[in-house]
Amino acid sequence: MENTQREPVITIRGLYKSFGDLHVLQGVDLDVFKGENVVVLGRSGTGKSVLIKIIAGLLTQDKGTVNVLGHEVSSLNEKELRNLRLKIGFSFQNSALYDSMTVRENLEFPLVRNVANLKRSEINEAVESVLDAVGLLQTINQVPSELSGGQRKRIGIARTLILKPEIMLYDEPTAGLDPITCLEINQLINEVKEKYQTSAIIITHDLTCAKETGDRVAMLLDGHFIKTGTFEEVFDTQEERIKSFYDYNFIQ
Ligand SMILES: Nc1ncnc2c1ncn2[C@@H]1O[C@H](COP(=O)(O)OP(=O)(O)OP(=O)(O)O)[C@@H](O)[C@H]1O
Repeated sequence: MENTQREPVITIRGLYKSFGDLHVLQGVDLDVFKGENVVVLGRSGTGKSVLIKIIAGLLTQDKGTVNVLGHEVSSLNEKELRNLRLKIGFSFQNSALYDSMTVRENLEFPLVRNVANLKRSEINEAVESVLDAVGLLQTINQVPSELSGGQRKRIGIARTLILKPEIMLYDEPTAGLDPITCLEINQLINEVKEKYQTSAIIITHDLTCAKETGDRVAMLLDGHFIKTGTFEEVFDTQEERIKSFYDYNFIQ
């Protein structure tokens, strides 16, 4: 199906963001359609995290429009923004788990905080269901310090899934993990898409992750996307900056 016929979930046009003299985003355009994983690639400091923070309403742009699930993010009031954020699962680089809480308590936390009047049995069922989805039911009574980096990453993803988000934002999902664990996380990202029918932006400089998880890949450079397409379309190029990114980043 042509993109023009598909339902957009994120539409970004002419996005600019600077911090003082540092011009980070300089005319970013991006579409994410329902049910697709879009990988945002770019070197360190190119503004990938800034971009997804603007999408989630954690930062405000200087110029341009960001429409998420039919809402112009910068024009939402606090309550509307909170409601929109419930539909966005933000998987942070550091997994952002509470060290003093068990896995069960970490997963219950967003649920109890955001959904009123849940019965204990419903909470248990929701926690067990997302843990099962990430393959870690056996860790339910452990604390984060007892888990490996890959397991913590999975629990972080489970914690975002518990609110059944429509959009997932993955910030460097494979950073700091060994190659086998990276492959498992890539697989999990694809499983999440199938099972929870999510659309996603995945920011990474891991090209294996981009190849495995991205329906489309968008290359961020000098403040805007210089090329967007399938992994093969983006890297089948003579453009020197894209070729050198590939040569320095492709591991296998
Ligand atoms: N709140 C802020 N205040 C000032 N500067 C910021 C702020 N947030 C980000 N920046 C700067 O904007 C630039 C882009 O940051 P960003 O975190 O988006 O990079 P990135 O592409 O995600 O890099 P990495 O791959 O290293 O995470 C960096 O130079 C960063 O220092």
